[in-house]
Amino acid sequence: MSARKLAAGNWKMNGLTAALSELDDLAGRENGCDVLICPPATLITPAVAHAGEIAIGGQDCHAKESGAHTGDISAAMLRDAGATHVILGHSERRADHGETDAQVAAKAVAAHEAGLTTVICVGETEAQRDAGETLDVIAAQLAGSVPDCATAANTVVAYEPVWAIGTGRTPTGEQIAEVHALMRETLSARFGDGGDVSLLYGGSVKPGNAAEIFAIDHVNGALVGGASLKASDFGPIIDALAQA
Ligand SMILES: O=C(CO)COP(=O)(O)O
Repeated sequence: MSARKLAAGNWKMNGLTAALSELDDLAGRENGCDVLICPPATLITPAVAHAGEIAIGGQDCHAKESGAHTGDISAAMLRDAGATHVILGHSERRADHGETDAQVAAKAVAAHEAGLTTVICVGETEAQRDAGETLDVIAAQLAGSVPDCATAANTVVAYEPVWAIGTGRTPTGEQIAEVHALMRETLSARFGDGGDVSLLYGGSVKPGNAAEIFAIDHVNGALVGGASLKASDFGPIIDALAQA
């Protein structure tokens, strides 16, 4: 087995019902790679009806299966709504909700138990990069956020430098290659088949830079925010991955 190519879209807190037409416009684009869209939770079930071969995922889940946790959503609920994947540990959740590596790992265990594939996010802040701490930060986040039950079949890891998200700034090819090589090496050492976990890059991926990013070693796809909202942007990114 080798790592599967995945073009994943994270709609974040964007999208009302009318946005589902973008999924119709993506139909048939998924030749040669997997495609995932993670809309807001309110759109998961209707999105499945528009998705065709495109997988639908959530953007977070609670570590518990049910209970007194107002406003939260469990992995079983996501699965029941039609999701097959869930993004966990996105830097916006780490920053806005104080999520720790241990909480992300606990959520991932719950997600795997519910039959979901996890997309676990790691990434350094600009201050950490400037301090030369990037590789240590990524190694620590991988060690703490990826649970022991992770396999290439149930886990995807996304490298998203915090300073590249929504800023139009991207790391150099060498910087992405360095982090992806570390992630591949670390996962291979820890898991038997970890060498086959799909590794995504995320942060200001656009149609104009996608092909260049997908040519980098150990980059198996992208986790795309803003440019996943419109089929006219995300479609060319999927095409670039299929051709990479
Ligand atoms: O956070 C991201 C995806 O999860 C990246 O967002 P942008 O593509 O908007 O920079």
